[in-house]
Amino acid sequence: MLQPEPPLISLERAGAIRGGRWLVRGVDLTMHKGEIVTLIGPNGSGKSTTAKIALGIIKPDEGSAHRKAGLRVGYVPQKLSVDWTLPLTVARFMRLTGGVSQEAADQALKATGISHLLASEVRNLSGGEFQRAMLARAIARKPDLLVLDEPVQGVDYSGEIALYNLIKQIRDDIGCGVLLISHDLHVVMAATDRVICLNGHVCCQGTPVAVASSEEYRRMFGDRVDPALAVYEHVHDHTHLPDGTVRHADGSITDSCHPDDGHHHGDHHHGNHHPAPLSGADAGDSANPGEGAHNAR
Ligand SMILES: Nc1ncnc2c1ncn2[C@@H]1O[C@H](COP(=O)(O)OP(=O)(O)OP(=O)(O)O)[C@@H](O)[C@H]1O
Repeated sequence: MLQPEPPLISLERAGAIRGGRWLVRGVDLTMHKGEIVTLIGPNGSGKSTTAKIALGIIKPDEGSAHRKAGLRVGYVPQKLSVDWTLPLTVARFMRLTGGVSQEAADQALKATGISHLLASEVRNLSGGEFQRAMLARAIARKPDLLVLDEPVQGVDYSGEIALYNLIKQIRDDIGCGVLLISHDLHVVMAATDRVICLNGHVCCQGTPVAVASSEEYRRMFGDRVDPALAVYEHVHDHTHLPDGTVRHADGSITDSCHPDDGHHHGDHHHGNHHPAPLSGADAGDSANPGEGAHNAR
């Protein structure tokens, strides 16, 4: 009998604490081959920390994090510590950390559409070209899991769509899982199977809906609606108050929204997966989780 494939990564109630402060807490995240998961949340909400826990760069201080044995990872961090004043061609950049054959590098550059930039200086690349070079370097290792921390930073709207299409194409070609981090709280890559909204914990999670099916966003995007983009509509059952406390659906107020505080029903994701209209009382929370109702603490 065929055994089911083990997940690529599996976090259970994972959390990390530094200097007495929980950077992120109670995160459950399981990813399989071919799946695309997008982490969203305001600045400082623990997206990068969660990705680092998943990658094994940060050891969880509570809960657990497991990776499939022999997992090959392609990681594109949010920031690179490279001295960009030094000359560095794309060709050299591809082979900086070793372990990548010339053939694999050439293939990756071709797949990302930047073969013609082989001799260019990395510091002279445009935002979109640079992100492609980062992607090329990550996929040259034929990863099982691609972790992309803000892959569309410094890229304009059409470049963003092109990059999302490219990431989907890479997933289709290699069959890898993709963990994507975005600070855009609403508009996500349409091919995303699951969106997880963090705010120091998993605030809500679910699937994105096509931009075209959301009146609100159609009005906002007008002609610019592209099938590569989708909308994630937040449904939170608790509110972060300005003083850092949390008001729960039952009206009670506690210091945190950690799952063990007894105010969450069922599993601790305390959001449902159904899209909600962006109107009424929910709209403030949904429209800008970075403020008021959804303050990062
Ligand atoms: N090693 C560390 N020691 C102490 N605090 C840290 C450490 N790493 C991250 N933090 C803090 O943890 C919080 C979460 O950081 P993280 O980078 O995970 O957030 P993020 O959601 O990815 O943010 P952004 O969108 O701004 O990149 C932040 O307040 C950050 O300052």
